[in-house]
Amino acid sequence: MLPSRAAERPGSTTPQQPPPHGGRCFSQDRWRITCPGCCSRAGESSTTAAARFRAVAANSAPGAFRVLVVPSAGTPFLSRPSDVHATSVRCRVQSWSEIVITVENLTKTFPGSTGQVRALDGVNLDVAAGTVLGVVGPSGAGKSTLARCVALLERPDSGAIRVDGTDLVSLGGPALRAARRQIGVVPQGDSLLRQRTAAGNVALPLESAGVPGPQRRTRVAELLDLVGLTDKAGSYPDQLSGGQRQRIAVARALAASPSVLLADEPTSALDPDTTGSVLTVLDRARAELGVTVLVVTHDMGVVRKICDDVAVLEDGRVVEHGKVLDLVADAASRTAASLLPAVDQNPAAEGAYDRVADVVLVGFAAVGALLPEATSRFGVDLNLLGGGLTRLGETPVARFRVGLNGERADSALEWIAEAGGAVRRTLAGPQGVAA
Ligand SMILES: Nc1ncnc2c1ncn2[C@@H]1O[C@H](COP(=O)(O)OP(=O)(O)OP(=O)(O)O)[C@@H](O)[C@H]1O
Repeated sequence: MLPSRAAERPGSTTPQQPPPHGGRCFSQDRWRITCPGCCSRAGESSTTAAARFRAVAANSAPGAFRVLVVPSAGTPFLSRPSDVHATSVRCRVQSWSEIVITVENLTKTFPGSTGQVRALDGVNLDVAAGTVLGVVGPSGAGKSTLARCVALLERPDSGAIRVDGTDLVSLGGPALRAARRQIGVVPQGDSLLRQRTAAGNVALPLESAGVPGPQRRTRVAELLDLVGLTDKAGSYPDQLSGGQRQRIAVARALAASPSVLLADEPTSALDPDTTGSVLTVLDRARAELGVTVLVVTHDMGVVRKICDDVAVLEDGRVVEHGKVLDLVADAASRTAASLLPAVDQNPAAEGAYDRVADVVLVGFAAVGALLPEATSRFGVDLNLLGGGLTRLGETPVARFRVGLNGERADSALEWIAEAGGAVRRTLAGPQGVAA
């Protein structure tokens, strides 16, 4: 149960860093540290608990507290970080407490027709618990090789891969087989056994692990329910659509209750509707089972819909890595360029303003009254010249090109930046207002 606001110390300032979670839930120094499992009330679903937390956060005084939702072993997550972020600019998930996958200085070369191909060239990556990381990049960048190395389906030439704190590279034999059970893999392409039913495919890893029949059947039923294909239990792969086959492949990868799920191009060759159903299943795996998901994809739509973090690979190197919602505010980010609404150039219209800037607004700021408030506070004439609103996961994100006239135009842009917007570029007038 969450402590009441009265338990928070009046007058103290919100610290920049949350206190450590330490496996329990509490309020301290205006941080509310909460696990979804233990903080829901008796009989309350996680969805209802999420709504209650959000309502409390939205109704609190500005700066009163922040919420950190942390993963709690064996319990479903309360909400996605973006849910909390979207509800209130005052209520932001700052970080996740556990790193599940650590990749350190990973290298991998393959023999090629004209010499060695360096598929991975010193890759470093951390993946936090309960997040979905999208690995993107051009063809041949090393995305699949990275995923295969993380599952130790491919041995790297050098470097370390730690999953749940265990260095996989140093393991062999039974220890490696046990560690691999922590990692579910959805391979690229069609990977189901044709002669087995959907249920039979999902049961395969459980049979290999020697799980007795009754438990196996219960688990298979749970997984088919998770992927929404209970009615297809007795169907053979040839009787399923491409998207249904992929959802069965996800269920099979989750059978042994892994902490990590790797999916290599799970939506390639699927139409947009079918893609959506597969992404929903990956999202449910994270939200309801607390699985950390690494998804290799060409499709920025996958990043847009389900990824918390993104890593961009190029020539075997990570050239960009971070939280999607942070990267969109970065003018130099190639992820931002792919995900934000485009702005058409219109020199004639822009020429009529003292200042022209691109403003990126995330969460509540994107749908709230930030820009109108800037207008009235600073007595400026502020007009939208282009851009628009989009959604990244559940979070609304806006990118607007704005034109401002008035003596206090620069102050208005600075205030927008301080109030939660990222003023990416001042396109006319003095340069350099940025957040
Ligand atoms: N088994 C292999 N033998 C030889 N070369 C390989 C092998 N696997 C990958 N490569 C090479 O390593 C590089 C990276 O390949 P990888 O499949 O990881 O890239 P990718 O980013 O996943 O590409 P795509 O998006 O096209 O699937 C490529 O140049 C590829 O040709």
